[in-house]
Amino acid sequence: MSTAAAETAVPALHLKVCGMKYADNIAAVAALEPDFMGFIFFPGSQRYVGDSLDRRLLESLPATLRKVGVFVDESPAVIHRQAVRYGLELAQLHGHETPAQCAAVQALGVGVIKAFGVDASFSLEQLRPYAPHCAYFLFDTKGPQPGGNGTAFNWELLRDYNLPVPYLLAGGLGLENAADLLRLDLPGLYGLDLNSRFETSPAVKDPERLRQLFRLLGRA
Ligand SMILES: O=C(O)c1ccccc1N[C@@H]1O[C@H](COP(=O)(O)O)[C@@H](O)[C@H]1O
Repeated sequence: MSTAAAETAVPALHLKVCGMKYADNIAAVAALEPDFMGFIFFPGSQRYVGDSLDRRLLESLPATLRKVGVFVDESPAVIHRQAVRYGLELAQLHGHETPAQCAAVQALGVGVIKAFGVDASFSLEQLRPYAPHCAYFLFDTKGPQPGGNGTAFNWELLRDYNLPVPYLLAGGLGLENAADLLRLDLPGLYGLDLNSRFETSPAVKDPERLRQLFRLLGRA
């Protein structure tokens, strides 16, 4: 990293790599030591894990790597079952889940990352009732798919965020916007969620491109 980049880098941004599916690729990405790894349990996604996840491999991942299941309008009972089966610490709820549904998942012992689609009409006010039931929020670009649309939103829409829940920024984050990510200075920002912009094909991440971003962020 250049001196100028080091000076502008935001300290301690946590990193989540999402949409993982295949054993070799999971191992290669885990070696980069991200903070979170996400697995998509939404059947409508190109990254849907189906029954292909290797439970023993997931068990063998370092305890410091927090495993996240991504669900869209799924029942708390199904989320809990998958969490137990794959050792998921957190559920990323990427649909129209209510605060009560988040509370139900939390009550089953699974931490909640509630995702919100952001566009110009986004209001921070809607977040308040979710706050007691969520470990993190996640802000993604509103698009035709519930997630994984590969496009960024106007991050300045988060400028007035003032809740105590830390959040992940998502939506089209890639090497293309790395310079802007390095300058990010948003209240409450906890980390970045990396997905389709780092793929060679759906659910296959390019470890080299990820490594480049990790380096830019002072993480490798
Ligand atoms: O990636 C998917 O296919 C997906 C499907 C359904 C819900 C969420 C999904 N992924 C999440 O989408 C965001 C943004 O991804 P991208 O960078 O725009 O590709 C990210 O949080 C993923 O976890």
